[in-house]
Amino acid sequence: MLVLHCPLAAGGSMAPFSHTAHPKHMVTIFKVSESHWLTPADRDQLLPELRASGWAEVGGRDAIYKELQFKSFNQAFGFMTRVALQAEKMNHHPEWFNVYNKVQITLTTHDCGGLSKRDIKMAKFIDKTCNNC
Ligand SMILES: C[C@H](O)[C@H](O)[C@H]1CNC2=NC(N)=NC(=O)C2=N1
Repeated sequence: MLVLHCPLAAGGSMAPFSHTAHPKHMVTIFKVSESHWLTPADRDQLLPELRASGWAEVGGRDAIYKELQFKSFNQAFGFMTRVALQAEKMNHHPEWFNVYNKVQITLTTHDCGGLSKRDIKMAKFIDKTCNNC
């Protein structure tokens, strides 16, 4: 499997070595973790769906951005609470700003200095949670 190293982060995560009956035939499998920088091929595959649901790339940053509007502050804050719990679960946190019923969200992976699969996963969770608002 291709090993990709984020420009700013240390190497990839290495799965435990496994070997066949003949120890000399060691097989090393490197797992590309979700916090690794998205390759151009990943982006071609994954970003169109998010663009279609209102996400946009941020100028000057390797990040994606979306503005959400809710019926009330109460609904906006309830949405933020659900996303906050998911962020803690994923250990992946949005950059966001809330004014009354509006929430502005930017997603990027700080450990990697750009977009990773965690951002894609979080964006999909956000779209599902706000019913594609
Ligand atoms: C130490 C802690 O695990 C890291 O700082 C986590 C926390 N939340 C994070 N959130 C985001 N968006 N990017 C990160 O790289 C990140 N890293």
